[in-house]
Amino acid sequence: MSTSERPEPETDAAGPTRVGVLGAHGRLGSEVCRAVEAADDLELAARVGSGDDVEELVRAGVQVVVDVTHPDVVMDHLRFCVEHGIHAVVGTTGFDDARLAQLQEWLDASPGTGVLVAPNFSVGAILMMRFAAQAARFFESVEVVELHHPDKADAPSGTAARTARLVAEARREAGCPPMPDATSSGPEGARGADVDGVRVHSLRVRGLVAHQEVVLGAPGETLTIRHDSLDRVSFAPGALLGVRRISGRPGLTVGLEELLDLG
Ligand SMILES: NC(=O)C1=CN([C@@H]2O[C@H](COP(=O)(O)OP(=O)(O)OC[C@H]3O[C@@H](n4cnc5c(N)ncnc54)[C@H](O)[C@@H]3O)[C@@H](O)[C@H]2O)C=CC1
Ligand SMILES: O=C(O)C1=N[C@H](C(=O)O)C[C@H](O)C1
Repeated sequence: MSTSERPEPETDAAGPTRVGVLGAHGRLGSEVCRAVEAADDLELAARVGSGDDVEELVRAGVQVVVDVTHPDVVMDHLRFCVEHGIHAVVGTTGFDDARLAQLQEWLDASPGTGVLVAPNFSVGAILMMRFAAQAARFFESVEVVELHHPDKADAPSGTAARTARLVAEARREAGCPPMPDATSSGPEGARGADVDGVRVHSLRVRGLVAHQEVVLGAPGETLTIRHDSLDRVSFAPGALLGVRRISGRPGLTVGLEELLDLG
């Protein structure tokens, strides 16, 4: 084959993927913007902040959006993106089954568009959730303690809520009995929130970033699985993985683990 017959590498022919960041000036958004700017195969085509017009995404020819805004606004953004055939990687938390069902409905009407909803982009956190779900059936008790900075809008964290659901699902599948708890009095909230039958405790403390412990107990032993995001740089590789893969995954994907080869 002569040089002139060789096909151009795909990235050169297609050019870099045009990325728009919603929530670009926030704590996570600015980290995502930095990571996109540093990647040769991606171009930061739009930084959208509060009060900016989302139509900017269309004007800028954005192909993939990263939404890292607020639970109150994320659904409006996603409806707009899906209607315009823009793929989305969603780091914003606050998703429940009703929201996911709504999103699925919009996606059904826009074949070819992909949305990834990932409550945590850090690989360590994904593994923590996986290990907790694996361990859950071997212990009588499982509780989740999440610890975050006090500027966080939602509690429990999206990661903690997902961990609790994964633990609950694993225990149901294994036929585990309800967890022991003799508490019969005390102020409301003392035992944390009940997420799918699993207790979740939320701490908001200045100086922290994002941390979680899953504490499992059986007679005579405990196992604690802990993850710490010490810096928001921990979220960047997972967010970029989502950006690079989502156009090849039409429909709804929940959890970054779907893009990792976890076996
Ligand atoms: N999936 C993950 O790995 C992670 C998810 N998060 C989640 O990401 C979200 C954002 O977290 P932070 O960056 O800490 O919050 P933040 O408050 O620092 O940033 C949010 C940004 O969104 C902007 N914003 C609000 N409404 C907007 C709108 N309509 N259009 C465009 N921008 C808008 C705000 O002005 C702010 O700059 C939260 O839901 C948080 O739980 C945070 C860290 C990691
Ligand atoms: O708001 C944050 O900071 C974080 N939010 C996500 C969550 O709610 O799980 C991910 C991580 O914990 C940081």
